[in-house]
Amino acid sequence: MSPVKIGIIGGSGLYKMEALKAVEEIQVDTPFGPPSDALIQGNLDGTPVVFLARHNRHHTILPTELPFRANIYAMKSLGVEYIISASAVGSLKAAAKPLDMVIPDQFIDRTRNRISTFFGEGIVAHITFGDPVCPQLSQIITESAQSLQLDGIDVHAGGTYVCMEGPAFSTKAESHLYRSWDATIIGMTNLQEAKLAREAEIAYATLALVTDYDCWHPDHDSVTVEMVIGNLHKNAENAQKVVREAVRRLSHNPPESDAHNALKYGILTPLDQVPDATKQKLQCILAKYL
Ligand SMILES: CSC[C@H]1O[C@H](OP(=O)(O)O)[C@H](O)[C@@H]1O
Ligand SMILES: Nc1ncnc2[nH]cnc12
Repeated sequence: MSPVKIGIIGGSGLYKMEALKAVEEIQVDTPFGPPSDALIQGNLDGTPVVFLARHNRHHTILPTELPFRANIYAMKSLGVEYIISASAVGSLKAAAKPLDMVIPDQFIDRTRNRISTFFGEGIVAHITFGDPVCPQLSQIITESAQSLQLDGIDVHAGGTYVCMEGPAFSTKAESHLYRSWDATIIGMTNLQEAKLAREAEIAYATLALVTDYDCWHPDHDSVTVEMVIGNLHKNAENAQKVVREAVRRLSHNPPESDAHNALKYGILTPLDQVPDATKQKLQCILAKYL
């Protein structure tokens, strides 16, 4: 099998890709501990991909507890160059209604104390993050979603994803605050993934699937797990269709992405000053520069 270049991270509701063939479960060990679950390697309509259930296939891991570094490192170690993330989100705009899809192009970080870098321990690096997702991969996802013309579902290209700590949902004051910031959607997981993927020189983009109007909307009840779950099943079906189409397009025409050279000017520490143990630990991320 040729090296896997496309990774899929499935969020709440998307615990497996039904169409994945010839699957092999890979238990990857990383210097950052085990990933959320075994990585499922297989092929989607002939294209090799690797799938990971973000919260574990049994949904056992809180957003705060997610092993973000292990998840991205594991993908990198399998040769992944593009990650498509599928995520459940609340909507902060009337126009993005439940079951709609949003392909965000910005993030606001409202998490606390989450580790969102591979660096430290003798190596300093700073990546550019002004455009936190890969525009080319986002465009492929957007066009894939649009091409399916799913009944009653609007596809919103661009938008700002607020990443909150959770697990409790927002207060109304917070929800209104994020709306005053012109944010589009809210979730609990994608910001750290996007940063770490960039550090690992993996192009990353998100397909966000709206489950609720959070708690700001005067005509809708505040978000509950019951409400989210009510829409998750439909969203998971739609997400699989979009991801499948995106993988097809990506495999025919894998785009150049700035993310693939994100560390070119990012590492400040002369590599001969980096402790061997750190070089060893980050081997699969630094390999091209060592
Ligand atoms: C089940 S509602 C809250 C939960 O769903 C989203 O997860 P994911 O991004 O993995 O789909 C949200 O970020 C929260 O973690
Ligand atoms: N309203 C919401 N807030 C945060 N994460 C969510 N995931 C789904 N709906 C959400």
